Amino acid sequence: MKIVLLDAKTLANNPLTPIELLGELTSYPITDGAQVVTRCIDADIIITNKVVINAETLSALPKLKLICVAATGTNNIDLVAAKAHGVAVCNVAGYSTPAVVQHTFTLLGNLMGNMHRYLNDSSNGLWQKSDMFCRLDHSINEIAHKNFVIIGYGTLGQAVATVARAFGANVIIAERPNETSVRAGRVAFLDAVQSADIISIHCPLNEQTKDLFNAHIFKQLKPSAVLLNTARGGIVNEQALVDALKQKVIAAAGFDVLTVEPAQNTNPLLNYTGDNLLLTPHNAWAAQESINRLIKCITENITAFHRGDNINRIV
Ligand SMILES: NC(=O)C1=CN([C@@H]2O[C@H](COP(=O)(O)OP(=O)(O)OC[C@H]3O[C@@H](n4cnc5c(N)ncnc54)[C@H](O)[C@@H]3O)[C@@H](O)[C@H]2O)C=CC1
Ligand SMILES: O=C(O)C(=O)CO
Repeated sequence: MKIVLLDAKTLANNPLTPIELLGELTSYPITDGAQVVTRCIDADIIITNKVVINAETLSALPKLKLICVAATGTNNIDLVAAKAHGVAVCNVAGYSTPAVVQHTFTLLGNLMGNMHRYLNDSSNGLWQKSDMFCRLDHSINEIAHKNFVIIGYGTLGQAVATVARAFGANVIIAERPNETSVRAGRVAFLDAVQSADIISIHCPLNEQTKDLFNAHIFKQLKPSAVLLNTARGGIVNEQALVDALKQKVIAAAGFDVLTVEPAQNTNPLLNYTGDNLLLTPHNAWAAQESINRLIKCITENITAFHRGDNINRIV
């Protein structure tokens, strides 16, 4: 069984021994789109974290049987084309939940407490200039009693909701946008976001969620709203977000993801200089514990596929 790992660097140089034991593993640190076909021409299995596998690539790889995505999100794979070519696709579900929850609340805690502004002020020597014991230059707000809206109530959405409830927030689960019927326990998308003090996005990027948060939706939000996106770039229109942050249409945002990654110099969020945006480089998932679980789960997925079992199968 020939296995090609296209972006081993995303596994942070961790030992791949369990995967090596499964077959003949060829591992590349990084692969660009133009190299995929040459590198995978003999592969039975491709492992990719973020390398794009599109329809054209799939039609050039007749031997390919399985794409094992080394991540939860599968938006880098043309799933329709994979199905048409009879190529199975699996992902890794739930491996990074504790890390993403921790990251989400780290972003949120910083924004609600204006921690980043206070840290900056302390570094710049403002505390020594104070005539009282503390500094109160920036507002500090609690998560407790805030309307905390979850977009995408799967593994991460549910785990974030649990912690939000522990903080005393009023958790509201948004129904999918454009749904005419609202499931029990959920609130229609527009009603949910209009009532939100905090919105945390945990849905996949797909045709329904692309540009879900756009200029029109930003206008519906409270001016005090805080938007968190640890899911995928592309769910939020980046120019619309910058306009909303600049014009104080919303209060603040904490993002771990961009529409194009790695980040490009032209990205509107990178060029935004306001301090009501916190941006991390898509590493919410990347705790060492997550990486250990990721490698274990990739191994289990491939073993199961070999046995004919469908675990974590998307296609
Ligand atoms: N920043 C990071 O490091 C990480 C980001 N992610 C992202 O988070 C996403 C969610 O991960 P999980 O919760 O583990 O996945 P999941 O599959 O357990 O949950 C996704 C949820 O979104 C819902 N959903 C699907 N389409 C929707 C739509 N149009 N509108 C609203 N909800 C919709 C699904 O029904 C499901 O409940 C992944 O797809 C991935 O893009 C995941 C792990 C790490
Ligand atoms: O698991 C995911 O979907 C991530 O974005 C991290 O690679």
